[in-house]
Amino acid sequence: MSRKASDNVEYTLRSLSNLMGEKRRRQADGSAGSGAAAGERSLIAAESCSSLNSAASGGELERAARRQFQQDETPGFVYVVSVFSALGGFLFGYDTGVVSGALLLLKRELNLDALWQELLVSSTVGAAALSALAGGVLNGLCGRRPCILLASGLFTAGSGVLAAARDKETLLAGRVVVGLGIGVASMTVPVYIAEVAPPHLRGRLVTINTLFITGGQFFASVVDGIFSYLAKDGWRYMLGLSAVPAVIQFLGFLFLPESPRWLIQKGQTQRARRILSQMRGNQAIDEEYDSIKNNIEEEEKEVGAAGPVICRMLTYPPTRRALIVGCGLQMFQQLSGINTVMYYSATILQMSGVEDDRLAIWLAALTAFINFIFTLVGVWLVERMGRRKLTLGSLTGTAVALIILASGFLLSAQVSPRITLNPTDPSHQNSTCTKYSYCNGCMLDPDCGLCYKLNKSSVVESSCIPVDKHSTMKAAWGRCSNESIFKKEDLFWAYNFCPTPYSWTALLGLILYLVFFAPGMGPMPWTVNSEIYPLWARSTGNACSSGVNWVFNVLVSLTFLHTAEYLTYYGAFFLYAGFAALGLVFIYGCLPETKGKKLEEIESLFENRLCTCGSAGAF
Ligand SMILES: O[C@H]1[C@H](O)[C@@H](O)[C@H](O)[C@@H](O)[C@H]1O
Repeated sequence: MSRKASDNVEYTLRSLSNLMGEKRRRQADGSAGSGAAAGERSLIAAESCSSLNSAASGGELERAARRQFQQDETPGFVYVVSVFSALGGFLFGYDTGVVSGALLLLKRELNLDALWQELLVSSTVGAAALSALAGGVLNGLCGRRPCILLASGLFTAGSGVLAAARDKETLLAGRVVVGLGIGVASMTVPVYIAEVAPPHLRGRLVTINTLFITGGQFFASVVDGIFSYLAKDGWRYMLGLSAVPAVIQFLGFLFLPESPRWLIQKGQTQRARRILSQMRGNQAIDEEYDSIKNNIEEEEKEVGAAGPVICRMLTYPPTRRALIVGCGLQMFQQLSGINTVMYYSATILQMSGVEDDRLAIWLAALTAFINFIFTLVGVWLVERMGRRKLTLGSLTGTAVALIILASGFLLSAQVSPRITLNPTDPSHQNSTCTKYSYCNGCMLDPDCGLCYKLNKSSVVESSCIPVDKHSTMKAAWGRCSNESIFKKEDLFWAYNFCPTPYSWTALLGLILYLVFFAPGMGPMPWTVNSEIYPLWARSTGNACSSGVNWVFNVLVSLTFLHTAEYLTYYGAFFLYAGFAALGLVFIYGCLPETKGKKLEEIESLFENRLCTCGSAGAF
């Protein structure tokens, strides 16, 4: 490096170092001092290393020093606060995921019919939809911290009730209480994290919440796997275990602070300043504090403070557009069929040749694991690619994967094996099953399954038989009604699928789906919603969009089996692919890039007409 270049570098580093010292001096709060000193120490270390590195250019060194400077500025406290809040995401994932395994045991022990099983699953999601909507008012009035405390209290109470339940009515009550907790947590946690995070880390930290959701779903499936071996009372552990993270979160939040932005809005400026400087360590907070405060005052002048927030949001064009984008993202997330793919994964994997019965539960764990790992990729990508490119890339891949998945089902339906045997029911009961001539009709009927043999890879001696009422793993009568015998005799039982040579296409589609969906379409709707509304509209905006997410979650999961019955499985997945394609057009036109922007700057991205908002992004 020439002498002049190295002088320049040294000068830059020194001025950065001075700047940090100056900022620290200006900072009234003493607690930030130690972090600043550490920051300065490492910067000076970076300085001496840098001047020794003669190969590197001045620009690179300057960037490295800035990076170092930035890293030192974010104290660990922000991460601690984010992880404690994201426990809410973990509980959301755990409690929505654990129920499928618990039901397998519950339906035998408490003799639950299909209606009660359906009630225990959808009551939670329905309650979540209602409480997410109500959570907006609570958030605005009481703040983020009391809402997180309330959610963890509800999770604890709900799991206690579930673990101790003696009858199905108590179980239903417990599931509703847990659902109320999920709704409040799902809308509060992303907002809270976005409000405490520094702009350059905001996307990553909020996305960690979705990582915790998928982590919770994965953990739930492992717990389901382990306790499924405990036929008596296994479900009590499955449902009760979520009390542990809930209590941890509750205790943690007794000591963690309120969002500084909410405090400024409520005029509690001294407290807000103290918390903000705790969150920013060695950084001067004056600029951020002033920008939040000015923004609140300007908003009040511009929009006025009268009338319900939702009416003000709808009549003020930038917030109306943000609301449409936020709700649209959440709607398309659910319309792309994530929860039906997760729900149907065990069958898709079985279709592809996995035959062991117990394996079904572990296969669901594998799917949840892929979802979790690829959400981690999203955490890594969000600050590199930005929200817009990541969402667009993810949804494109999701749509292609859905087409592959649907084609797998289509090909399988086209070569659906013929039914060659028509045995008569020994009890002479009338059943629709024996009327089908092809496996495809038999598999779409939830009461029937296919009993068959394999000759090389072709299906022979096949019959469509009613499924056993207590286990979908065997037939109600006939050759496939005793699992240990039919396995010895080389017979196979297919429930919900047809054995065909194209099953691997569906498996490929499933894996590709999760690989593409999890890093973008999974987390981005939550992340983007946490940042696109101005402070006065943030609670209400997130309440509405989370409500939309839960409502479409119920709609899609409840209608999936009927959709599959009317449109067949490939029809259903082609339909979701169609929704994903519509979502792509919507996101391309309407989603602006919010990466690296201060929360206070984001509103301006929605000042132009809706379908031109997207062009504010760099894509
Ligand atoms: O972002 C999450 C995540 O993708 C979950 O896996 C899914 O179950 C939820 O519905 C969704 O909101």
